[in-house]
Formats: sequence, C-alpha cells, structure tokens
Amino acid sequence: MSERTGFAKGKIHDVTVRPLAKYLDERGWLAELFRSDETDPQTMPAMAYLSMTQPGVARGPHEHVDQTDWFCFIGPANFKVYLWDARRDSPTFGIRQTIYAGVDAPLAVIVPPGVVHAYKNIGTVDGIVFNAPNRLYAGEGKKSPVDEIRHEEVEGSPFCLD
Ligand SMILES: Cc1cn([C@H]2C[C@H](O)[C@@H](COP(=O)(O)OP(=O)(O)O[C@H]3O[C@@H](C)C(=O)[C@@H](O)[C@H]3O)O2)c(=O)[nH]c1=O
Repeated sequence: MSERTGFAKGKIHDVTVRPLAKYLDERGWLAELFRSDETDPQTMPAMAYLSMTQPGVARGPHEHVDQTDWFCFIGPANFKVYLWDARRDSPTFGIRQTIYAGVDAPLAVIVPPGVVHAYKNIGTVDGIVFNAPNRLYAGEGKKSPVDEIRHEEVEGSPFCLD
C-alpha cells in the first residue's frame, strides 16, 4: 500500500486494454476503434466524442456510476492513464494502475463504472482522445443528470496525479 494514495500498484480487474492496429499505406494509416462483433453488448458504445488535451494537461479524475468509457489513444501525443479501483466488491479494490498510450503505443482502454480514471498528455503536441461510452451524455435528449463524479477539485483526494 502506498501511504500517499492508500492504493497499491497492480492490475485492475475488468479493465480491458487492447492494442489498436494501424494499417499503414502510402496515404497514411487507418485504425479500427471498436466492432460490435468483438464487444460485449453491455459495453456497446451509445455515442462517441473526441477531445483534444494540451501538452502537460490532465482530464479527470472522474468516475461513473453506470457508464463504461471506451477510450482510444492513437496520437499525435502520448498519454499517461491513471486508474484506481474504488469498487468495494471488486477483487482488485484498492489497486491503482497506470498505462502509457498514444502515438507510440496505440491502445483502447475500456474502463468500467466505479473505476476512477484520469489521463494526462505527457507529450509535446496536442493529443486527441476518442471516447465511445455505452451511455448517452446526460441521457436521451440531454434531459437527465450527467453520470459523472468529478474528483479533481476534492481536497485530500486519494486520486492523485503526478
Ligand atoms: C463528456 C461530454 C461533454 N460534453 C460537453 C460538456 C462541457 O461543455 C464540455 C466539456 O465536458 P467535460 O468538462 O465533462 O469534459 P471532460 O472533463 O473531458 O470529461 C471527460 O473526462 C474524462 C476523463 C472522462 O472520464 C470522460 O468520461 C468525461 O468525464 O463538453 C458534451 O456535450 N458531451 C459529452 O459527452
């Protein structure tokens, strides 16, 4: 156990990390991000969005009650991805995991509800992250509360980025 965070390093149960193959040719490259024939229907994306994060900047830590996030880190920057298992009923409750992903290691990282997550652009150029969550942001017609617990402003939070 780390005294600083209370979380021990390890691998979190039910977090899926998949290499994204880039098919390269004379025009550039193409990469598949998800396929319904390779996806558990429960985590099948309901929507998708892109975000850009500037060098040295982080998004999160956030947590969802019901939503699974399907992040794809493809570039042009690299990211450090931080995960903390805060699910009391998980076999890896109290474990934290870090993953490096992006232009040098294109990965999909699929994060289930209750796993607190954040990512930081550790490169020198703007970084794009694709996310295809299995729930609609703010529900049908954007009429429901957003399923998101934000930890970034919480004083004394155990979910610390370095
Ligand atoms: C996530 C999202 C945001 N928005 C809007 C709300 C706001 O005006 C703007 C920026 O949103 P946020 O501040 O929530 O963006 P951000 O802080 O990047 O939120 C994301 O962070 C990562 C770490 C996650 O875990 C994601 O699930 C999501 O919570 O975009 C949408 O319209 N649709 C969406 O699906």
